[in-house]
Amino acid sequence: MGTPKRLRFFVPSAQSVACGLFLKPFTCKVMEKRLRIILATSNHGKVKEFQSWISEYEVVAYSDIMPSFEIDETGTTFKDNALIKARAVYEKLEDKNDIVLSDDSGISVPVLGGEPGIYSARYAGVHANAKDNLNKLIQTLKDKGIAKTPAFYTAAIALVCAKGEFCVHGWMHGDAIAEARGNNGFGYDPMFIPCGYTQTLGELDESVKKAFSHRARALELAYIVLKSLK
Ligand SMILES: O=c1nc[nH]c2c1ncn2[C@H]1C[C@H](O)[C@@H](COP(=O)(O)OP(=O)(O)OP(=O)(O)O)O1
Ligand SMILES: [Mg+2]
Repeated sequence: MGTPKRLRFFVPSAQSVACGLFLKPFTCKVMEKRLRIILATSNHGKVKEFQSWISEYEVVAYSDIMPSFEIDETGTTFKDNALIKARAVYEKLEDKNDIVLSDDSGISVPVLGGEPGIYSARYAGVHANAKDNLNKLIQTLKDKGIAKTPAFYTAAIALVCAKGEFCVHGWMHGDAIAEARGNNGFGYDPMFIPCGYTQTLGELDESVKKAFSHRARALELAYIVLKSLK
């Protein structure tokens, strides 16, 4: 065994101590300013998913920093509506260094001509709630004698910030069934069975959605954009 290496202790010189002290407040100042993501959504199910999935950034629902307001989703695509929502909230931001993230999403059933699609949130009427929409889609399938049929979710995530506007998409394929099973997730989840499973998203553990839902897939792409904004 060779002679033990002399342990060299770093004795800080006066300059490095001063420099360290000087940098410290500056460094921790820089450390403090984590990028903040403002969610341009009033959907609590989405807020819950985004806040539990995004860990590198501070994630705040826009209604926590300003009075919530009606945003008319007049677009003809998920992308249009996502950008409409993100722009509307970004315009009202005090701190333009924040990044606004919105999500426009929905379920599409090809046998119904792609319904409800971008109208998923108001499928049962402009004042419909999630339960009304779910029950209407179940009833529509029942009226056509359909127990199970292919369907897919689409999520368009828009990012609007000082450096520009971005939009990414994610999809999740599976089957819509003419009944509701389970209470996990939100919206149409109790009637949606993802490919490769026999249970609905209402019955499956929420980690399944985190692994490969339309929103999770779109978020993976949104991360690439967010990293480029740092
Ligand atoms: O993972 C999902 N699991 C189940 N249902 C889902 C999902 N993702 C979207 N959906 C349904 C809910 C709503 O009926 C519509 C979204 O409509 P969409 O306009 O994007 O959201 P929203 O009006 O509920 O809130 P907001 O516009 O403030 O984001 O599709
Ligand atoms: Mg909406």
